[in-house]
Amino acid sequence: MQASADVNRRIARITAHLNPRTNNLKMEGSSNLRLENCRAKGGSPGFKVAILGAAGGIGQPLAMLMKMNPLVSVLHLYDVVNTPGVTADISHMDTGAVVRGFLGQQQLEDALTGMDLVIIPAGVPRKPGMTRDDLFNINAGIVRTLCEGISKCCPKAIVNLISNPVNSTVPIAAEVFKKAGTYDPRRLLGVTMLDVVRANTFVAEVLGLDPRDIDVPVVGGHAGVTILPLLSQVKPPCSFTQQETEYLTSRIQNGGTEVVEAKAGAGSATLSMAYAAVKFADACLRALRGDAGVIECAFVSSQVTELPFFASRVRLGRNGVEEIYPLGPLNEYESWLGKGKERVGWKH
Ligand SMILES: NC(=O)c1ccc[n+]([C@@H]2O[C@H](COP(=O)([O-])OP(=O)(O)OC[C@H]3O[C@@H](n4cnc5c(N)ncnc54)[C@H](O)[C@@H]3O)[C@@H](O)[C@H]2O)c1
Ligand SMILES: O=C(O)C[C@H](O)C(=O)O
Repeated sequence: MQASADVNRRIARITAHLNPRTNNLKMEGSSNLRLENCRAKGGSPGFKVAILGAAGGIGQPLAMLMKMNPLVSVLHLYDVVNTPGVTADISHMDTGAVVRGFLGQQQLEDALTGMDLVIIPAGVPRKPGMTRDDLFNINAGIVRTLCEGISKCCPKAIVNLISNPVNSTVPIAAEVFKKAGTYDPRRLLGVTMLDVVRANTFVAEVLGLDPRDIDVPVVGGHAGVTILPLLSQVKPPCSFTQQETEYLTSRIQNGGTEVVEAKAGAGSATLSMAYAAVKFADACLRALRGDAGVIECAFVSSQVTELPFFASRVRLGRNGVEEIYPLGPLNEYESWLGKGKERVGWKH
């Protein structure tokens, strides 16, 4: 008993002067031993990643998967609610990244300072009957505030923007960065990886193959008919009947709505989105590390078409987007889709 009281007194002396905002390690029946008094040196070498909206439906599994990523040394979890609980929970995982939580706008700058990659799944999701555009008013304001913070605290960070409507939030983020004088189009990427993930899955089902062996480029945007899967360019090369092509195109374009309706008011895709976001973030981190040949689809500032932003295959490097690939040869059906189904009829 006496020995334990001595230990408690010593720990109380050590901790008395410390910053109350830093992490505590709670010890049963005693005062706190703070993290900076432990022998830990602050994690493995790697990249510093912030997730904004980390307590949400996407944010939580995304945080868990990023904590498992060996390229991440520091993981900052920011939200306007519930980050203490999510951070405490995730920080117990025995992987290399050091996890810190940040709650509310007064901690946004601390969350962002020094980050290499910022992933943004903050914002409201759809309910049945809504389009992604219906989210615009709320999510545009959220994205604007977060991007103002990025401009101020980590203007060189690569930004992975998930919040919908991606077709509009990415241009909004660009305007915020331009206004702040920090815009670098190579560093702003709208995340359309879920369209690719879905396309790989559905194509594999039709062909009876393993989805991990399939690569479908999906270009255009991230809403309904703007999602253009290029089934003529699937790797490995394969062919589809017209019926298969129409089924796959429709299923890929409506994958988000399929999940929204199945969740019946409880939100939109979260788990598959977290998986897709981590797949994309991992590609960005490998490119930041200097790996060659990292190629993914993303919604970026573009001159591939007359549209200022467009999703296509891009090569990632140390500065973000290093090269944007042309669309390649489209077949008749894909050209028709690209012109907008309403304007030109498809002949069967
Ligand atoms: N790009 C894609 O492919 C894709 C896929 C799925 C969902 N989404 C979009 O991602 C967004 C998030 O979806 P979700 O299911 O995680 O929603 P959610 O409501 O479960 O979580 C959103 C989180 O954002 C937080 N948030 C709200 N305002 C904030 C602010 N100002 N700063 C920081 N955090 C804030 C909320 O507190 C919440 O924790 C939605 O807009 C959704 O449409 C995009
Ligand atoms: O469909 C949604 O609203 C969410 C997301 O954009 C998706 O594609 O699942």
